[in-house]
Amino acid sequence: MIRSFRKFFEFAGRQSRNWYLGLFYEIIRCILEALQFAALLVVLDGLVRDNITAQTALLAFGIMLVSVIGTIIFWYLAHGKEGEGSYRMCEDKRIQIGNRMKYMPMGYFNSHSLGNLTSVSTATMSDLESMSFAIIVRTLVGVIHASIFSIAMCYFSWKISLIFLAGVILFMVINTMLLRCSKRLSPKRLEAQTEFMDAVLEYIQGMGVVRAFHMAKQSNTTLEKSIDETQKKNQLIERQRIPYIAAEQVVLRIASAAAAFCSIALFINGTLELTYCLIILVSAFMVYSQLESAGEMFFMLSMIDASIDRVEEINQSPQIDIDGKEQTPDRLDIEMQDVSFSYGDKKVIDHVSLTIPQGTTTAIVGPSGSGKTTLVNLIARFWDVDSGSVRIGGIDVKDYKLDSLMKNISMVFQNVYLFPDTIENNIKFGSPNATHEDVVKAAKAARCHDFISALPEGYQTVIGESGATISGGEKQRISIARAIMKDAPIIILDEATANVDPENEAELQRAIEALTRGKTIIMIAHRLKTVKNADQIIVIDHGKISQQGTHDELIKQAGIYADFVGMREKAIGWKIKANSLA
Ligand SMILES: Nc1ncnc2c1ncn2[C@@H]1O[C@H](COP(=O)(O)OP(=O)(O)OP(=O)(O)O)[C@@H](O)[C@H]1O
Repeated sequence: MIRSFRKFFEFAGRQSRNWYLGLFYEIIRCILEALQFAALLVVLDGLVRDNITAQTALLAFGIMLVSVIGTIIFWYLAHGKEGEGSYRMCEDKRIQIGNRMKYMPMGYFNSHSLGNLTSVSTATMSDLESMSFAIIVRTLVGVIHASIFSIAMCYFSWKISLIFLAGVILFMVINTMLLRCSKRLSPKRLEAQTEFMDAVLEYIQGMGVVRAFHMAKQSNTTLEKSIDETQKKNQLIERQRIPYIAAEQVVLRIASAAAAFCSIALFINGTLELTYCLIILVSAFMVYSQLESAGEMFFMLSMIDASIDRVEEINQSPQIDIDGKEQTPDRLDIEMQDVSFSYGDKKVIDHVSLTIPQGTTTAIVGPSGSGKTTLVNLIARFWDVDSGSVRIGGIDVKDYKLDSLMKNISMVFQNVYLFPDTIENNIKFGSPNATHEDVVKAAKAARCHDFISALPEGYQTVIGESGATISGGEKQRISIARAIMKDAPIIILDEATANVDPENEAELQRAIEALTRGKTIIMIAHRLKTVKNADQIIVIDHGKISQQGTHDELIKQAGIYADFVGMREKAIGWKIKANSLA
């Protein structure tokens, strides 16, 4: 238990100050509450000795008043500090997790479920936010309160004091057993929470496919199974803890009854004054009041413990930006030397070497799954190479600070993600200091100004989740405007013309031209025209460079490139035919 408390205060970091203060106020509150017994003692003593006066009554009333007002004030102060400590701690931790995620290697997201990250930063943090302090303080206060009371009983009778202390000790023994049991179960409960979160995310993300294939019933089953699993684990935990809690209650009640009985016996045999006997009788069932209410919470300590482990696991995850420095190379030529890379055991890039001189256009072509996206992602250090090196301006990408590397690179993906924020904020995402005029200029260059202006809220239109309220081609152009705004010297482009209608395609091409003018371009290319005009073409097959050169050089060789050109020309032929038919 002490280990859990220490762990918790360490986890709270700079907020632990608020918590220590809150705990201090709670202890004062308990002492002030105990003053009610002093008032009772004064009254009972007066009654027993039959000399109760207005002065005695006034004294008892005064003590009671101080006790009640003091209790309320310190309750208020303690809760203020609890709230401040909890919410600020979780704010700090959430920011820490967010910052940590920015610098995690992408492999982390491959090996850890999205549900885990989501449930840690939402459900787990909410649990910590809402109950951690209450549980820690209540349990500590419960133990301190009962111990102080038990020891204070020495004033009346050491034998009674020993009975009360025995109750506290027995309670703690049962509680240690309960903690041991819940320590086994808490991680399981959190696991169930993660699985549930995964199932919900999967359910929402796959909704379109589910509907398209009339599989609503079948897809429901995964979610329902997960809900059922969570419910079962929660029930199991409840079932396991109830006997312990019942045993705790029994122990405390027996100790209280024993103390009451013993005080009567001591009074009868003349070793305890009547006043003391009465005060023990009155207080026998109040000594453990705080401990009893804390009893239910002790069990939750292991939940907090397990929740802290989960948050710390993310906060201890490897960081990609450990040795990087701010770098400003004179030139920005890109070089890959003998690069190999695997996703787990699966080798995807196999001893690739290439050079991309500054200011040139390189088209990367190859069959689906050959490793094109992975190759360009290695340049932007989304992943670290297993062997070999990637250099920009002669400096290994690992020697750049991540921010300093990404300052030089803009990426336009096929699957565009727009934040659920205004269009303006989405465009200036990488350049927060840009003015509205800068945003409009970039939007005009990316050919999206007209459709943005036609929206009722214009640039202030808030994009629906994942950009759902605008078309795919429009999303693409907004992402190009974002890249134009960033104005990085290297552009990595996953050419996304395949699934865009012809009208949008022409606009998109103009946007891409505006973005790439005068830059170093690495393009996963699908359009024959772009590929033909590239300064060099790299053909990737099974993670290796199978061909490399200009269009004129490669077209003469038999191989993937000639097949690619043949296929594209045929596709254009089909288009012309279709047009002429129309
Ligand atoms: N995050 C990942 N984790 C594990 N394997 C991956 C991951 N991303 C890609 N792969 C695998 O690596 C291989 C190369 O994928 P990559 O996306 O680089 O190919 P590609 O040539 O760009 O394909 P496409 O043209 O279809 O987009 C594929 O077999 C793919 O399944």
